[in-house]
Amino acid sequence: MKVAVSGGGTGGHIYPALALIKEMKKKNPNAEFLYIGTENGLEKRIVERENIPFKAIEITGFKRKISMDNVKTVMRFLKGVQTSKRYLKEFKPDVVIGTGGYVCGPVVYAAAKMKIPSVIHEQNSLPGLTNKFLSRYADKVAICFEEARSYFPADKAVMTGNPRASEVAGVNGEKGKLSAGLQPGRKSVLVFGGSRGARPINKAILEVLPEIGKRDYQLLYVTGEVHYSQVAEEAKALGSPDNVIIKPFIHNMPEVLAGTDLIVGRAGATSIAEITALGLPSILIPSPYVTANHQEVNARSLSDKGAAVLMLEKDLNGKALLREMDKIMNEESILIAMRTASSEIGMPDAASRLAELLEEVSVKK
Ligand SMILES: CC(=O)N[C@H]1[C@@H](OP(=O)(O)OP(=O)(O)OC[C@H]2O[C@@H](n3ccc(=O)[nH]c3=O)[C@H](O)[C@@H]2O)O[C@H](CO)[C@@H](O)[C@@H]1O
Repeated sequence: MKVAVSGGGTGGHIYPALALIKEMKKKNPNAEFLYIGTENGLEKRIVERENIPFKAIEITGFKRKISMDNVKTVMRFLKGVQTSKRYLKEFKPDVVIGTGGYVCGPVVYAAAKMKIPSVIHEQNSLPGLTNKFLSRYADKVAICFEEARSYFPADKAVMTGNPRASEVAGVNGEKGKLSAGLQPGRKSVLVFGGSRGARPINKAILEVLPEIGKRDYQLLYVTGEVHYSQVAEEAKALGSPDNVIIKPFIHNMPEVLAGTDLIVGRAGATSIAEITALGLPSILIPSPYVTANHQEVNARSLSDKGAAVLMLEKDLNGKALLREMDKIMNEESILIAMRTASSEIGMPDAASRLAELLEEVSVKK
């Protein structure tokens, strides 16, 4: 089986693609993969670390306002379709999957035009522009939230969940703790603002850093690559406490998540799939800067069921965040209730569901 995969821009689109590849390789060690992404998204670096063949196309996203940039984007799209066709003609995949981000626009469109079976994977509760457009051409649309179903043709939407959920399920957390420099056997909170970090969350933590130093629990504070040096400097000036470890990015997130008792973060869909697959409690601060405020809808699907505490960015400050963290970390009954609610939402078998859908689609056409 040969599979061409495309998805990029941010980790939330890339890690599900990698988790799917891992699952398919496990089932069929002879399967071959080609990843098509952009040179400048996070995908190039992350995918190449995994030794998966990678080819790049040049593409940018649409601006919602009318502008000359959109004319350039259309030109790049058409050029991207031509380049994708060339890559697909050389690689001859049995099926193509797009996992979101604007890079998969030309790739999946080219596949459809070449009559190669194709699937798109929508991680979010509210779909992005690219996937809405592609759903007209792809054979199936894999979804992770029931809320997303109504945005796609009824005969194409299939609930699979997010394959990244399968990658974290059942992983050894103590190893993750040690790898991040955390003490084994001590409760820990992991703070991270999605794959790129979030300035408002970083700011809130810095506001209460010395206070956190007085807590029994420990904190792994992941700032995002671009924010790291600034945060590290400010933390140093505050006298960074011993129970706080600051990192720019975590590359072995499944292990680190598995060793965590509470997550504080954005409400990106892939993070949510991981958190619920592990049955972890969370405090979610949705990014208000995303299409149609989809992170808040993602977050509410957890907070409505008692699996997460929802904190809007407008209400975020260090004191309020620390109060919520303390409430959950200091009260075992709250931790247990949130864990149970979270694991009820999790879909740890998502990777095999999506892999099966790809096999079905590739055979049918
Ligand atoms: C600003 C923006 O457009 N965000 C979108 C993007 O978010 P973003 O890329 O931040 O997505 P998610 O939070 O869903 O996923 C982040 C992924 O990166 C991993 N990770 C994160 C930090 C780290 O240090 N190491 C690491 O490996 C996480 O474990 C997870 O697998 O894609 C998501 C999935 O479509 C959307 O829901 C988000 O709204």
